Amino acid sequence: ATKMALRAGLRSKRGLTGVAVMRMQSPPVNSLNLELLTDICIALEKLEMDKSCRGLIITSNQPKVFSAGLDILEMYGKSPEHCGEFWKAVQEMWLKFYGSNLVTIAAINGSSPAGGCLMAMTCDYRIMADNPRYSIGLNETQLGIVAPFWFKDTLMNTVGHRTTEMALELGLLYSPAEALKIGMVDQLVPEDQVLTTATEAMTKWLAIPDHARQITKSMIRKPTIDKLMSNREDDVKNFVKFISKDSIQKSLGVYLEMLKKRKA
Ligand SMILES: CC/C=C\C/C=C\CCC/C=C/CC(=O)SCCNC(=O)CCNC(=O)[C@H](O)C(C)(C)COP(=O)(O)OP(=O)(O)OC[C@H]1O[C@@H](n2cnc3c(N)ncnc32)[C@H](O)[C@@H]1OP(=O)(O)O
Repeated sequence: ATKMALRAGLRSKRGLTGVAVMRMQSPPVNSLNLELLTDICIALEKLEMDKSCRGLIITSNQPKVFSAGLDILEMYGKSPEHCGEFWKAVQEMWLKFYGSNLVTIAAINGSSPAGGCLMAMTCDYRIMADNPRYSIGLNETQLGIVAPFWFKDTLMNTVGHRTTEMALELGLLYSPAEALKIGMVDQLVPEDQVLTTATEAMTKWLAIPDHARQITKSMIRKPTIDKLMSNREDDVKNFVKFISKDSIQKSLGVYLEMLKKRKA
Protein backbone atom coordinates (compact mmCIF):
# COMPACT_ATOMS: atom_id res chain seq x y z
CA ALA A 1 0.00 0.00 0.00
CA THR A 2 1.27 3.49 -0.75
CA LYS A 3 1.87 5.67 2.24
CA MET A 4 -0.05 8.95 2.27
CA ALA A 5 2.73 11.42 2.81
CA LEU A 6 0.58 14.50 2.92
CA ARG A 7 -2.99 15.65 3.06
CA ALA A 8 -4.30 18.35 0.84
CA GLY A 9 -7.85 19.55 0.94
CA LEU A 10 -9.89 22.64 0.35
CA ARG A 11 -11.17 24.19 3.54
CA SER A 12 -14.22 26.35 3.90
CA LYS A 13 -14.05 27.10 7.61
CA ARG A 14 -14.39 30.68 8.85
CA GLY A 15 -15.27 31.96 5.41
CA LEU A 16 -11.85 31.02 4.07
CA THR A 17 -12.63 29.24 0.83
CA GLY A 18 -10.25 28.09 -1.84
CA VAL A 19 -7.34 27.46 0.52
CA ALA A 20 -5.63 24.06 0.70
CA VAL A 21 -3.63 22.90 3.69
CA MET A 22 -0.82 20.48 2.90
CA ARG A 23 0.52 18.60 5.92
CA MET A 24 3.74 16.71 5.47
CA GLN A 25 3.61 13.48 7.43
CA SER A 26 6.62 11.40 6.64
CA PRO A 27 7.94 10.17 10.02
CA PRO A 28 10.13 10.78 11.80
CA VAL A 29 11.32 14.15 10.46
CA ASN A 30 9.74 14.76 7.02
CA SER A 31 13.05 14.31 5.27
CA LEU A 32 12.42 14.95 1.60
CA ASN A 33 12.84 11.62 -0.14
CA LEU A 34 11.80 10.77 -3.69
CA GLU A 35 8.36 9.57 -2.55
CA LEU A 36 7.52 12.65 -0.49
CA LEU A 37 8.84 15.04 -3.16
CA THR A 38 6.77 13.27 -5.82
CA ASP A 39 3.63 13.34 -3.66
CA ILE A 40 4.10 17.03 -2.94
CA CYS A 41 4.59 17.85 -6.63
CA ILE A 42 1.53 15.87 -7.72
CA ALA A 43 -0.64 17.49 -5.05
CA LEU A 44 0.56 20.99 -5.96
CA GLU A 45 0.01 20.31 -9.67
CA LYS A 46 -3.59 19.26 -8.97
CA LEU A 47 -4.24 22.33 -6.82
CA GLU A 48 -2.70 24.57 -9.46
CA MET A 49 -5.21 23.24 -12.02
CA ASP A 50 -8.17 23.50 -9.64
CA LYS A 51 -9.87 26.81 -10.42
CA SER A 52 -11.51 26.89 -6.99
CA CYS A 53 -8.12 26.89 -5.24
CA ARG A 54 -6.31 30.24 -4.70
CA GLY A 55 -4.00 29.57 -1.79
CA LEU A 56 -1.89 26.88 -0.14
CA ILE A 57 -0.61 26.59 3.41
CA ILE A 58 2.16 24.05 3.86
CA THR A 59 2.90 22.70 7.31
CA SER A 60 4.04 19.58 9.16
CA ASN A 61 2.20 16.83 10.97
CA GLN A 62 5.42 15.71 12.67
CA PRO A 63 6.17 17.04 16.16
CA LYS A 64 9.01 19.59 16.44
CA VAL A 65 10.07 19.39 12.78
CA PHE A 66 8.79 21.17 9.68
CA SER A 67 11.24 19.27 7.45
CA ALA A 68 14.76 17.91 8.03
CA GLY A 69 15.61 18.83 4.44
CA LEU A 70 16.69 16.44 1.73
CA ASP A 71 16.81 12.82 2.78
CA ILE A 72 20.53 12.14 3.06
CA LEU A 73 19.88 8.44 2.48
CA GLU A 74 18.80 9.32 -1.08
CA MET A 75 22.29 10.72 -1.73
CA TYR A 76 24.45 8.34 0.33
CA GLY A 77 25.59 5.01 -1.12
CA LYS A 78 23.21 5.29 -4.08
CA SER A 79 23.91 4.77 -7.80
CA PRO A 80 24.54 7.81 -10.04
CA GLU A 81 21.23 7.02 -11.80
CA HIS A 82 19.31 7.12 -8.54
CA CYS A 83 21.02 10.36 -7.49
CA GLY A 84 20.10 11.90 -10.85
CA GLU A 85 16.42 10.93 -10.48
CA PHE A 86 16.38 12.25 -6.95
CA TRP A 87 17.91 15.58 -7.96
CA LYS A 88 15.36 16.01 -10.79
CA ALA A 89 12.61 15.61 -8.17
CA VAL A 90 14.25 18.26 -5.97
CA GLN A 91 14.45 20.65 -8.93
CA GLU A 92 10.81 19.92 -9.79
CA MET A 93 9.62 20.69 -6.26
CA TRP A 94 11.52 24.00 -6.26
CA LEU A 95 10.30 25.02 -9.73
CA LYS A 96 6.68 24.23 -8.87
CA PHE A 97 6.70 26.07 -5.55
CA TYR A 98 8.81 29.06 -6.55
CA GLY A 99 6.72 29.57 -9.68
CA SER A 100 3.33 28.75 -8.17
CA ASN A 101 0.35 30.88 -9.16
CA LEU A 102 -1.20 30.20 -5.75
CA VAL A 103 -0.57 32.27 -2.67
CA THR A 104 1.77 30.00 -0.73
CA ILE A 105 2.33 30.32 3.00
CA ALA A 106 4.73 28.20 5.06
CA ALA A 107 3.45 27.48 8.58
CA ILE A 108 6.80 26.44 10.05
CA ASN A 109 5.91 24.54 13.19
CA GLY A 110 9.36 23.09 13.89
CA SER A 111 12.98 22.97 12.78
CA SER A 112 13.63 23.49 9.10
CA PRO A 113 17.25 22.97 8.05
CA ALA A 114 18.67 22.92 4.50
CA GLY A 115 16.10 21.66 1.96
CA GLY A 116 13.36 22.34 4.55
CA CYS A 117 14.44 25.97 4.69
CA LEU A 118 14.60 26.07 0.88
CA MET A 119 11.04 24.80 0.65
CA ALA A 120 9.81 27.42 3.14
CA MET A 121 11.67 30.16 1.26
CA THR A 122 9.87 29.31 -1.99
CA CYS A 123 6.64 30.43 -0.33
CA ASP A 124 5.24 33.96 -0.45
CA TYR A 125 5.11 34.30 3.35
CA ARG A 126 6.62 32.46 6.32
CA ILE A 127 5.26 32.15 9.84
CA MET A 128 7.40 30.28 12.36
CA ALA A 129 6.75 28.91 15.84
CA ASP A 130 8.52 31.11 18.40
CA ASN A 131 10.42 28.29 20.09
CA PRO A 132 14.16 28.87 20.66
CA ARG A 133 14.80 25.11 20.32
CA TYR A 134 13.89 25.26 16.65
CA SER A 135 16.29 26.31 13.92
CA ILE A 136 16.16 27.22 10.26
CA GLY A 137 18.80 27.90 7.62
CA LEU A 138 20.90 26.51 4.80
CA ASN A 139 23.52 24.47 6.70
CA GLU A 140 24.92 22.55 3.70
CA THR A 141 28.57 23.58 4.22
CA GLN A 142 28.44 22.10 7.72
CA LEU A 143 27.81 18.73 6.05
CA GLY A 144 30.74 19.30 3.66
CA ILE A 145 28.39 19.83 0.71
CA VAL A 146 27.70 22.89 -1.42
CA ALA A 147 24.25 24.39 -1.94
CA PRO A 148 23.70 24.82 -5.71
CA PHE A 149 23.17 28.24 -7.32
CA TRP A 150 19.37 28.13 -7.15
CA PHE A 151 19.42 27.48 -3.38
CA LYS A 152 21.78 30.47 -3.13
CA ASP A 153 19.57 32.61 -5.38
CA THR A 154 16.46 31.82 -3.33
CA LEU A 155 18.25 32.82 -0.14
CA MET A 156 19.71 35.96 -1.71
CA ASN A 157 16.30 37.01 -3.01
CA THR A 158 14.95 36.59 0.51
CA VAL A 159 17.62 38.03 2.82
CA GLY A 160 19.99 39.99 0.55
CA HIS A 161 23.58 39.65 -0.61
CA ARG A 162 25.68 40.16 2.53
CA THR A 163 23.50 38.04 4.79
CA THR A 164 23.61 35.27 2.16
CA GLU A 165 27.41 35.32 2.14
CA MET A 166 27.53 34.81 5.90
CA ALA A 167 24.62 32.38 6.06
CA LEU A 168 25.74 30.13 3.23
CA GLU A 169 29.51 30.10 3.73
CA LEU A 170 29.18 29.38 7.45
CA GLY A 171 26.17 27.08 6.99
CA LEU A 172 24.33 29.01 9.70
CA LEU A 173 21.24 27.68 11.40
CA TYR A 174 19.21 30.51 12.96
CA SER A 175 16.89 30.56 15.94
CA PRO A 176 13.38 31.83 15.09
CA ALA A 177 14.23 35.27 16.58
CA GLU A 178 17.42 35.51 14.48
CA ALA A 179 15.58 34.30 11.37
CA LEU A 180 12.99 37.03 11.87
CA LYS A 181 15.72 39.64 12.28
CA ILE A 182 17.40 38.80 8.96
CA GLY A 183 14.06 38.40 7.12
CA MET A 184 14.30 34.65 6.58
CA VAL A 185 10.85 34.38 8.19
CA ASP A 186 8.19 37.09 8.29
CA GLN A 187 6.39 36.48 11.57
CA LEU A 188 6.82 34.56 14.84
CA VAL A 189 3.89 33.33 16.88
CA PRO A 190 3.37 30.86 19.75
CA GLU A 191 3.49 27.29 18.48
CA ASP A 192 -0.23 26.62 18.85
CA GLN A 193 -1.06 29.69 16.76
CA VAL A 194 1.05 28.99 13.68
CA LEU A 195 -1.75 27.58 11.56
CA THR A 196 -4.43 30.07 12.61
CA THR A 197 -2.02 32.94 11.95
CA ALA A 198 -1.25 31.47 8.53
CA THR A 199 -4.97 31.43 7.81
CA GLU A 200 -5.29 35.09 8.87
CA ALA A 201 -2.31 36.07 6.73
CA MET A 202 -3.84 34.22 3.80
CA THR A 203 -6.98 36.40 4.02
CA LYS A 204 -4.81 39.48 3.49
CA TRP A 205 -3.03 37.99 0.48
CA LEU A 206 -6.30 36.79 -1.06
CA ALA A 207 -7.72 40.32 -0.90
CA ILE A 208 -5.42 41.18 -3.83
CA PRO A 209 -6.81 40.31 -7.28
CA ASP A 210 -5.14 37.06 -8.43
CA HIS A 211 -4.06 38.25 -11.87
CA ALA A 212 -2.27 41.36 -10.53
CA ARG A 213 -0.53 39.40 -7.78
CA GLN A 214 0.44 36.53 -10.10
CA ILE A 215 1.93 38.78 -12.79
CA THR A 216 3.86 40.71 -10.14
CA LYS A 217 5.17 37.51 -8.54
CA SER A 218 6.22 36.16 -11.92
CA MET A 219 7.98 39.43 -12.84
CA ILE A 220 10.04 39.18 -9.64
CA ARG A 221 10.81 35.44 -9.69
CA LYS A 222 11.01 34.61 -13.42
CA PRO A 223 14.70 35.49 -13.92
CA THR A 224 15.69 33.14 -11.08
CA ILE A 225 13.43 30.36 -12.41
CA ASP A 226 14.69 30.81 -15.99
CA LYS A 227 18.26 30.43 -14.78
CA LEU A 228 17.58 26.89 -13.55
CA MET A 229 15.24 26.05 -16.44
CA SER A 230 17.99 26.75 -18.94
CA ASN A 231 20.57 24.77 -16.93
CA ARG A 232 18.56 21.83 -15.61
CA GLU A 233 20.53 19.03 -17.22
CA ASP A 234 23.92 20.51 -16.37
CA ASP A 235 22.74 21.04 -12.82
CA VAL A 236 21.79 17.34 -12.56
CA LYS A 237 25.15 16.32 -14.04
CA ASN A 238 27.02 18.61 -11.61
CA PHE A 239 25.07 17.21 -8.68
CA VAL A 240 25.71 13.58 -9.64
CA LYS A 241 29.41 14.23 -10.23
CA PHE A 242 29.75 16.12 -6.95
CA ILE A 243 27.74 13.76 -4.75
CA SER A 244 29.46 10.64 -6.16
CA LYS A 245 32.92 11.82 -5.07
CA ASP A 246 34.49 9.61 -2.42
CA SER A 247 35.28 12.63 -0.24
CA ILE A 248 31.65 13.85 -0.34
CA GLN A 249 30.27 10.37 0.35
CA LYS A 250 32.63 10.16 3.31
CA SER A 251 31.41 13.52 4.67
CA LEU A 252 27.78 12.41 4.37
CA GLY A 253 28.58 9.13 6.15
CA VAL A 254 30.28 10.98 9.01
CA TYR A 255 27.32 13.37 9.28
CA LEU A 256 24.79 10.52 9.39
CA GLU A 257 26.81 8.85 12.16
CA MET A 258 26.88 12.14 14.06
CA LEU A 259 23.08 12.41 13.81
CA LYS A 260 22.68 8.92 15.21
CA LYS A 261 25.22 9.44 18.03
CA ARG A 262 23.63 12.76 19.01
CA LYS A 263 20.40 10.87 19.52
CA ALA A 264 22.02 8.12 21.65
C1 LIG B 1 29.71 22.60 -7.06
C2 LIG B 1 28.48 22.04 -6.46
C3 LIG B 1 27.65 21.34 -7.42
C4 LIG B 1 26.64 20.64 -7.09
C5 LIG B 1 26.27 20.42 -5.68
C6 LIG B 1 24.96 19.97 -5.62
C7 LIG B 1 24.34 19.60 -4.53
C8 LIG B 1 24.82 19.34 -3.19
C9 LIG B 1 23.90 19.92 -2.17
C10 LIG B 1 22.77 19.04 -1.80
C11 LIG B 1 21.82 19.74 -0.91
C12 LIG B 1 21.38 19.23 0.21
C13 LIG B 1 20.41 19.94 1.05
C14 LIG B 1 19.88 19.16 2.23
O1 LIG B 1 18.75 19.32 2.57
S1 LIG B 1 20.93 18.04 3.01
C15 LIG B 1 20.07 17.58 4.48
C16 LIG B 1 20.47 18.48 5.59
N1 LIG B 1 19.67 18.23 6.75
C17 LIG B 1 20.15 18.33 7.98
O2 LIG B 1 21.30 18.65 8.19
C18 LIG B 1 19.19 18.03 9.10
C19 LIG B 1 19.66 16.89 9.92
N2 LIG B 1 18.68 16.56 10.96
C20 LIG B 1 18.57 17.26 12.11
O3 LIG B 1 19.26 18.22 12.37
C21 LIG B 1 17.56 16.75 13.08
O4 LIG B 1 17.17 15.45 12.70
C22 LIG B 1 16.28 17.62 13.21
C23 LIG B 1 16.63 18.96 13.90
C24 LIG B 1 15.65 17.90 11.86
C25 LIG B 1 15.24 16.87 14.09
O5 LIG B 1 15.86 16.51 15.31
P1 LIG B 1 15.22 15.34 16.20
O6 LIG B 1 16.04 15.26 17.44
O7 LIG B 1 13.75 15.53 16.32
O8 LIG B 1 15.38 14.01 15.31
P2 LIG B 1 16.69 13.11 15.14
O9 LIG B 1 16.77 12.14 16.27
O10 LIG B 1 17.88 13.95 14.87
O11 LIG B 1 16.36 12.34 13.77
C26 LIG B 1 15.46 11.23 13.73
C27 LIG B 1 15.95 10.24 12.67
O12 LIG B 1 15.92 10.89 11.40
C28 LIG B 1 17.22 10.82 10.80
N3 LIG B 1 17.40 12.05 9.98
C29 LIG B 1 17.36 13.31 10.39
N4 LIG B 1 17.52 14.16 9.37
C30 LIG B 1 17.70 13.40 8.28
C31 LIG B 1 17.92 13.70 6.91
N5 LIG B 1 17.97 14.96 6.42
N6 LIG B 1 18.04 12.67 6.05
C32 LIG B 1 17.98 11.39 6.49
N7 LIG B 1 17.76 11.05 7.77
C33 LIG B 1 17.63 12.04 8.67
C34 LIG B 1 18.17 10.74 11.98
O13 LIG B 1 19.40 10.20 11.60
C35 LIG B 1 17.39 9.82 12.89
O14 LIG B 1 17.54 8.51 12.38
P3 LIG B 1 17.57 7.22 13.35
O15 LIG B 1 18.73 7.42 14.29
O16 LIG B 1 16.24 7.22 14.06
O17 LIG B 1 17.77 6.06 12.43
